[in-house]
Amino acid sequence: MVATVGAMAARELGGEGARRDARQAPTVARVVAAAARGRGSGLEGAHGVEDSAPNAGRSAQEAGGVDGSYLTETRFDQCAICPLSLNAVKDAGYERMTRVQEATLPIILQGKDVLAKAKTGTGKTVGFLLPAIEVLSALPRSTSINLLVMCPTRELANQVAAEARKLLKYHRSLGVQVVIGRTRLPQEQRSMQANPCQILVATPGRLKDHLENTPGFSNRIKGVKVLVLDEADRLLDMGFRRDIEKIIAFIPKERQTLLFSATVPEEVRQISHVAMRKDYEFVNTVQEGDEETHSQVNQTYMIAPLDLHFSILYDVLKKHVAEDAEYKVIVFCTTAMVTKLVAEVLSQLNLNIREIHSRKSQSARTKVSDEFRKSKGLILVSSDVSARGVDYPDVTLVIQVGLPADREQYIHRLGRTGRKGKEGQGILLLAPWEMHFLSTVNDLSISEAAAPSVDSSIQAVVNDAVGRVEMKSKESAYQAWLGYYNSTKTISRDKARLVRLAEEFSQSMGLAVPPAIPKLILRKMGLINVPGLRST
Ligand SMILES: Nc1ncnc2c1ncn2[C@@H]1O[C@H](COP(=O)(O)OP(=O)(O)OP(=O)(O)O)[C@@H](O)[C@H]1O
Repeated sequence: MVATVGAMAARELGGEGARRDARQAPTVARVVAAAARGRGSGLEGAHGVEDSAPNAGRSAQEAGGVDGSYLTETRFDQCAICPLSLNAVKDAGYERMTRVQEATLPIILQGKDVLAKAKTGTGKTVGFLLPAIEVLSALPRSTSINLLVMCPTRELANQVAAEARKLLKYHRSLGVQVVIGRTRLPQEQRSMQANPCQILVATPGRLKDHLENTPGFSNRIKGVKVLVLDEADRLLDMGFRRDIEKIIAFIPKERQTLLFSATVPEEVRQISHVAMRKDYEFVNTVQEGDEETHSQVNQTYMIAPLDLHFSILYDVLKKHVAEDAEYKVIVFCTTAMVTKLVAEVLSQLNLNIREIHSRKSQSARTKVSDEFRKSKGLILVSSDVSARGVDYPDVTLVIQVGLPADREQYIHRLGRTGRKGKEGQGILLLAPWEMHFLSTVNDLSISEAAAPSVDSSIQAVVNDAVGRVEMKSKESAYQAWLGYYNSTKTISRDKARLVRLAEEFSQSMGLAVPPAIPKLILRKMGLINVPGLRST
């Protein structure tokens, strides 16, 4: 079955890599499951993963989410995993496999490279960790790094390491370590020396630092047997690609590589050879004709001029807080400094706000992230550091203010709600001149909602709050805003228009005259001498 599916798909892809779609993959898992139970071929019935029939008769949530498709019928104890892992899986409270886990486990255990696409919040982390740990547990004990997991953000790296620790509970001979930026390098070096672990979870920049500066590290990494790129499309895009290529050059070619993400644009398929062998398997659990987002998440967009955005945001949040005592909201903003500004304005409005972005110290980021994970009744204002992978349970609403970087980022941000089959809500708030973004998501179930009409009393309260925010925050936000939209092709083409729009943004912060920007920065942005921009 595996060979047949692989060969068929290899033809379809011109030999570039085999593909399994939602219908085929679980059948393979059932073969393994049935074999483990010692019963026949396991092909009878062969429901595809789109088959929600197995869940009939149970409550939707119990059956694996409101859309009934989050968990499969296959239990972990039906799979070919060792008792140590199985006990840890049980302790973690996992009984049945998610679709992506069911689909990828047998293929990874066969030693194949895998590119897996599965919707947000459907257990991809266990999907790659569990079989990778199986591979490691069969190796002789060593002080080399045998499993390297790369993640695009520090929060995600910490979270993946936490999941790995759960699964390693009974594997006394295996350990996990994290190397991420912003913590002290010597501290990480000492801890790796004192306790060399077989599993390393890392962000690309810091891993490169260790390769260049930590004695013996490049030797330890030569032991890598399994490489995982979590959020693979992000790690292979231009922001990280060079670092990833450099890192891969240090790792043995003889290894297994696993690429996982909720979004796998065609370009990623094209460049996956950077990391994977040619005969990799593409496992896509998003069935044909289905959307990449969850049907149980209600998605809307609102269009309103920039000068109303703070008031609309306040109005939407106030209503949501009043309606849902267990509210837990993430507000995504375009840049770190715009995030800071929005958090300050909303704090002035007495909402229960936390703020997270790259300009915060790592200890502050970790503290806020841990708090938000555990709490309810909180609003997290965030830059894209929380866009991908971060698993905050029970987020009730995701609001995206301004243009998302691209379609993929929109999907990942939205994916912070509606995890594990739960319900959720997403709102995208755009200015009229940002509407072109909608054409990139028009295949998703996103519909227009009327922006709430803002009465003069709300407007006055919001203006007052904006007025109390420090000038420094507004200056930094203006500069960051200009930089962000200047890097957005559709908007930066016409510099005069960009400057006009930036002025609108500055007015929305209550400024009569846009702040001046240091010449050096304007030069870096390619905006020196552009009329309408003031410099210092
Ligand atoms: N088989 C399972 N049964 C129940 N819960 C599970 C199972 N596997 C994973 N989970 C839980 O599901 C949640 C989502 O998992 P995870 O963060 O790995 O999703 P993801 O698919 O990687 O999402 P994203 O695309 O946002 O990165 C986590 O809280 C995880 O502990």
